[in-house]
Amino acid sequence: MALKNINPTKTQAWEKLTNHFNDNKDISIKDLCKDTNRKDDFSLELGDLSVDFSKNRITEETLSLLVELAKEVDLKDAIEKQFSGEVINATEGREVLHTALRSNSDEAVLVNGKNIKPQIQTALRKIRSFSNKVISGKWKGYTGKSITDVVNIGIGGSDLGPDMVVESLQYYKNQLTTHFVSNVDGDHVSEIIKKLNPETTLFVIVSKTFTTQETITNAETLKNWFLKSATIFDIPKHFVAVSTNLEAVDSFGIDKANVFPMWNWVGGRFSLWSAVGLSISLSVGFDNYRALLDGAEEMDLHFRNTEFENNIPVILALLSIWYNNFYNAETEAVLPYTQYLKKLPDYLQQAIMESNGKGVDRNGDKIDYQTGTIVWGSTGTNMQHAFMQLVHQGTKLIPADFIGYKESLHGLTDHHKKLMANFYGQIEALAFGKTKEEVHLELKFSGDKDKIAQLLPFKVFEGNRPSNAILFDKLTPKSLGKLIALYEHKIYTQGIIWNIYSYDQFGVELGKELAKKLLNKH
Ligand SMILES: O=P(O)(O)OC[C@H]1O[C@](O)(CO)[C@@H](O)[C@@H]1O
Repeated sequence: MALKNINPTKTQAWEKLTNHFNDNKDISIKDLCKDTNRKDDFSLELGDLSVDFSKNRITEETLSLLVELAKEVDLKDAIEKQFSGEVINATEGREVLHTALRSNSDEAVLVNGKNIKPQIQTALRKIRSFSNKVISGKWKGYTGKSITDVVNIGIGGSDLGPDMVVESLQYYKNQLTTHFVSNVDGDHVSEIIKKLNPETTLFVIVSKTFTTQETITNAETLKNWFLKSATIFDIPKHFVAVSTNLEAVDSFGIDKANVFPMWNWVGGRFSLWSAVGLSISLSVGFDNYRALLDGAEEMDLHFRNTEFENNIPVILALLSIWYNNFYNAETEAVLPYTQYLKKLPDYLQQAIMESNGKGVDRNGDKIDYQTGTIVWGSTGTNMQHAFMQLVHQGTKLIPADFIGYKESLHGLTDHHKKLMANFYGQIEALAFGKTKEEVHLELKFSGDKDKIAQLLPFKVFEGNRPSNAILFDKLTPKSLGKLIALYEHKIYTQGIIWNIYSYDQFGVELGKELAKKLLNKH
């Protein structure tokens, strides 16, 4: 059965939310936070994760109306349809089953009447055995040497996910050096080639379709470079592929035994949980890779089974809709307070903007309300010295997710204390600002009255800028899996409420076609 087709703006909840918004336009986060129970009332926990969303322009009533909206569009039904393998990606005629990839349960998930769980297990065993061989040095290159470098060749979902996770889990990395080539710009591949030795490099070509121009161009360039020192008979020792297109993989010259499966029921930007994550497993070992999947599964179970009032991805999705559709906030910032997550904003840009950047509804009609948010961000504290001026005092409303960790990985407690003081300091500054009176009091001590009057307006912080504090105990493969899955489910929840299809991406096609035409002309 297809997903329901309900225009959110025609629901009763939307009307109530509009009235509620008009009645509460002047709501102040500072005033709301005077309630000493607010933090408890507006926080949720899931094991090592806590989400404090008390510093938002919401009351209990806002929340219950937003939840009413989720119920009225029958989000529950949509969640069940996704998990149970219905064809919810209707425009491409596909199931959407990245959740099955990380499931440890015996529950069968049927695609065309066939349980897909056994093939997932087979693929995982293949990833494990291959990773173990490469990491242990048993897998030898064409001159008998062990592998030292892994090059992931892919783009979009076949690059951003693995690249972000490998970067984020650097602390858990083994001796292999992992590189990512994505851009068709030859400078990218050239700089990577400089670092490689053909005798000890493993190339992982990741392309669901195996037709993507950038990936195939980079793969051919790397193969030609490899063949300057080796022969075609050496290719099986150095090239493996992850793809659904077995024919194209074969004609590239890759041994059948070296092909890892991909499936049509996994979308590119949700594919790091499949063999697309092979370079993650190679980089941090299979056990850590499995832990990443387990963390995601914990979030899946929470998302599927928890009532909306206490459902973390649902609440974050609803808050985002509140600002996007009622406050007209166009962008959202993602601000991880760990250098390890520096690639998270880039990854989320594809996940969120390729999914929810849609202008027609599930009926095919042009939409007259706002959908996908613009996502951007960077790591704290660096960004405090870059773009945060605009977030604090600019003219735009930019809801922000602060992501932090209670414990530092390297045990540099002095650094961590300072880092987290900044984390909370920023949240507080955004929410509560600094009043004229406070500034005045501060300047009073400088003694110069003219100077006080002159500087006052520039030093005032209006505050009332919303943010969420997403806090984990520690950055581990498991907690990272949980965080990524949290955003995945937030994306789907928003897509359902906006009545769009989140799992296709026709918008990237036109430019590709035109580039091809132009290429053929010259
Ligand atoms: O894995 P493939 O088929 O090379 O596609 C790469 C990427 O291209 C897109 O289709 C469009 O950018 C993404 O959705 C996908 O992740």
